[in-house]
Amino acid sequence: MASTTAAPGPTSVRRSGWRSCGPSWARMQSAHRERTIGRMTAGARIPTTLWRLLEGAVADLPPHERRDLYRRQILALHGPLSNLLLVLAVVQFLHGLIWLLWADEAMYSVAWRLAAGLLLVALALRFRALESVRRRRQVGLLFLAVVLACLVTPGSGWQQLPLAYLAGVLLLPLAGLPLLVRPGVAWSGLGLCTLAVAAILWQVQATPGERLAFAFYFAMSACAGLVLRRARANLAVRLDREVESLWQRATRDLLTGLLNRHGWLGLANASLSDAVAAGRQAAVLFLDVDHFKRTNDTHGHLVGDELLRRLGQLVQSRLGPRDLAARLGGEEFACLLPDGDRARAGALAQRLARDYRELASEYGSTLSIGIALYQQGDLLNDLLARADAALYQAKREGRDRVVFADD
Ligand SMILES: Nc1nc2c(ncn2[C@@H]2O[C@H](COP(=O)(O)OP(=O)(O)OP(=O)(O)O)[C@@H](O)[C@H]2O)c(=O)[nH]1
Repeated sequence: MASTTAAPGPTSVRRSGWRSCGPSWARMQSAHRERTIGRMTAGARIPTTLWRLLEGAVADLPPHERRDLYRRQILALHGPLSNLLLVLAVVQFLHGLIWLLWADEAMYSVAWRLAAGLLLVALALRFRALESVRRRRQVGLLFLAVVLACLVTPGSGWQQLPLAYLAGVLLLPLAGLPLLVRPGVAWSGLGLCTLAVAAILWQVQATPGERLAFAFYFAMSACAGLVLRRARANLAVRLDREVESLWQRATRDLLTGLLNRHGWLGLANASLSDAVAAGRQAAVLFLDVDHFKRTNDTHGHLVGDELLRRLGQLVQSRLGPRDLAARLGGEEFACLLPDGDRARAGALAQRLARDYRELASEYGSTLSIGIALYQQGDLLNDLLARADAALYQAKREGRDRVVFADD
C-alpha cells in the first residue's frame, strides 16, 4: 500500500471546496480577465491606481484567492443583501406606480399596465433567483430588455421617467454591483445601466430639473454600489486574514513552527483515510529526545528550546511534501508518512536520528524513534499507540535507536 494524498495545508483544507468547482469555460474566462488586469496594472499607472481604488484590498490578492473570496462573499451575504434589495425594489416600484397614477391619463394604456405587471413579476423573480448566477443574469437581462423595448417603442407616454423607476433601472447599479460581485459582471452591469439611463434622459418628456434629479439619483446609486462593494471586499479580506491567523495560532506550535497535536490530528486523520481509500501504505514515526530533562538541567532551558527548534527544522526539511509532522508536546514529535512503506519509514527514521545526533553533538543529545506501519483496520490512534510502544522499547533498549512496532 502506498499513498498519494497530499498533506493539505490549512488554507487548502478550508478552500478545497472551491478548488474543484467551476467549468473550464469559467476558468478560461477568468484567465482572460486576469491577463487583461495584468496588462492593465503592469502597463499603466493610472489604471493600476484606479483598479486599487475601486477594488480595495482585493486588488493585492493573487488571482485564485480573489476568485475564492468573491465566491465566498456571494454565499455569505446572499441572505441579508437579498432582503435589503427586496425592500429597496418594492419601495422603488411603489414610487414609480404612484408617479404613474398621478400622471396624465393618456399614459394609462393597456400596454403600460402590462409593462408594469411584467416588471413586478420580473422583480419578484429577480430576488427569488439570486442564489443562481445563471438565473440572476437571465432576470437582469429581462429587465434591461423590457426597459430598452419600452424606450424604443414609439408613441406618447412611453418614454417617461416612471418607467425607469418601475423597471428598477436606478436600482440595478446598487443591486448589481454588490451582489454580482465578480468584477466582469459588475462592470458590464454598470456599463449597461449607464447606457440605459443615457437613453432615457435623451428621450424622456421631462423638465430639465427632473432630468437632473434623475441623473443625480442614478449617479448616487452607482456610487453607493461601488462604495458598498469596496467596503465589503475590504472587510472580507480582513476577516479572511483574521481567520487564517487564528487558524494558524490554534494549530501551530510556536517554538518549532510545526503543527501542534490538535492541528496534526485533524489533518493526519484525513490524510490517512485518503491513503487507506487509495489502497496505499502509511506509517507513523514517534520521535522523543533522549534524556531531555537532563539536558535542560545541565545546559538550561534556553538550550533545550534551541534543540527542540533545531529538531523541528530538521524534521520539516527531511520530510516529503505529502508527509505531516507535528510537535505533540514537550520533546515528543510525530510524523505521518501517507506513502511510507517499511523501507522508506526505516531509512527516514535512521537519517533523522543520525542528523539530530550531529546537530546536537555539542550537547550530546540523541533521539529515539518508534515506527508503526499501517495494518488493515488501523485508525490513526492505533498507529500512534503502536509507534509509542515501539518508542518505549527503544528507550528500554538503551535509547538513540529506531525500533519498528511488532518486530
Ligand atoms: N526546554 C524545554 N523543555 C521542555 C519543553 N517542554 C517540555 N520540556 C521538558 O522536557 C523534559 C521531559 O522530561 P522526561 O519526560 O522525563 O523525558 P526525558 O528526560 O527526555 O527522558 P527520556 O524520554 O526517558 O529519555 C521535562 O523536564 C520538561 O520540563 C520545552 O518546550 N522546552
